[in-house]
Amino acid sequence: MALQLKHVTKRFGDFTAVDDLTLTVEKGMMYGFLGANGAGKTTTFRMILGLLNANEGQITWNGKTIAYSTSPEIGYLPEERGLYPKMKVEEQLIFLGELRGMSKADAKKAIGYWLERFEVPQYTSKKVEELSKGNQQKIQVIAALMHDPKLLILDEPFSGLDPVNVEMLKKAILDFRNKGATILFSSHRMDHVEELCEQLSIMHHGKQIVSGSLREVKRSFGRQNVRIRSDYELAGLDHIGGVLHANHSVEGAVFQIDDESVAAQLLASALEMGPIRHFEIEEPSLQDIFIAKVGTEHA
Ligand SMILES: Nc1ncnc2c1ncn2[C@@H]1O[C@H](COP(=O)(O)OP(=O)(O)OP(=O)(O)O)[C@@H](O)[C@H]1O
Repeated sequence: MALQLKHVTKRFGDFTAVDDLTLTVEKGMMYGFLGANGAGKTTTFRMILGLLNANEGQITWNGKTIAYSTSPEIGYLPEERGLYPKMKVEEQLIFLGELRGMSKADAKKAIGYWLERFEVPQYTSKKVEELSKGNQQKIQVIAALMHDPKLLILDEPFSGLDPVNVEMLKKAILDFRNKGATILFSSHRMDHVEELCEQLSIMHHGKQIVSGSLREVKRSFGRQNVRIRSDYELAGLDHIGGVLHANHSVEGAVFQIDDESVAAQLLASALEMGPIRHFEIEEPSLQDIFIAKVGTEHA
C-alpha cells in the first residue's frame, strides 16, 4: 500500500515544471511536500490525481495507475478551492460524496459527524457564499475526508485557518494517519511539516533538492544553531569566525554555525560582554534548511 512516483517529468511547452521526480509515500506515512511558489507541487498533485498527464515517468497507487475507479479511495483538497457559492453546504457535500461513491444516507451521516467535529453544525443549510473564508475551507476539507479515503492529497490544508482550527484539522489528519491512511501534503508552514511529517521533499524549480526523513534531512544539513538570551546587544558576536548567519530579536540572538567549537567561542565572548540568561545548542529548524537551500535564489 504505497504511492510511488518514479522519474516523473511534466513539461508545459519548453518549460519543465516537474523534473525527474521520484518519491514513495508508504502506507500510514505522512509526507511533507515543500517548495517555494511555483516549485511544482500542485502540478505534481494534479499528475497523481490523473488531472494532468506526465510527459515521462510512472505514478502508481498500490502498484496500479490511478484511474476514475480509484477515486473513492482518494481524498483531494485542491489548491484552488472549488465549492459552488450558491449551493447549500449539506447539498453540496452530499453531491461531492456521491461522486466518490457514497450513498446519500452514508454521506448525510458523515457530513453530520464532520460538521460537528469541526464545530460548524449551524452551517448545514447555509449557502457556501454566506460562510467566512476559513469556514468555507473547513467545508472543502470535509469534502476531502468524508468518504474515508485511504490516500489523502492535501494542497496547503492549513492556509486560511486560525490557530484553533489549525489544531482541529491537524488532529483530524493525524486520526487518518493513525488508522493507516497514506498522506501527502504541501505547506509553506515549516513548523507544521516539522510537527507532522516523517518524510519530506523540498522542491525547487521543479527539481527535488532535498528528500528523506526529517532526522536525515536535519543531520545531513550539517549546521547547528546557538541560541543566546541576554539583556544586552549581541551584534558584536556576528563577526566571530565560523558564524554563518545571525538572527537578532528583542530576546537575544540565534547564530548558525557549522562547527561545534564555534559554540564555545560564542559562549565565552558573550560572557565577556556580561551575564547571559540562556545558552543552547539546537538542531537546525526546517525553516533554516529551507531558507539555506531555496532562500537566496528565491529572494
Ligand atoms: N497549465 C499550465 N501551463 C503552463 N505553465 C504552468 C501550468 N500549470 C503550472 N504551470 C507552471 O508550472 C510551475 C509550477 O507550478 P505549480 O502550480 O505546480 O507550483 P506550486 O509549487 O504548487 O506553487 P504554489 O506554492 O505557488 O502553489 C509554475 O511556474 C507555473 O507557472
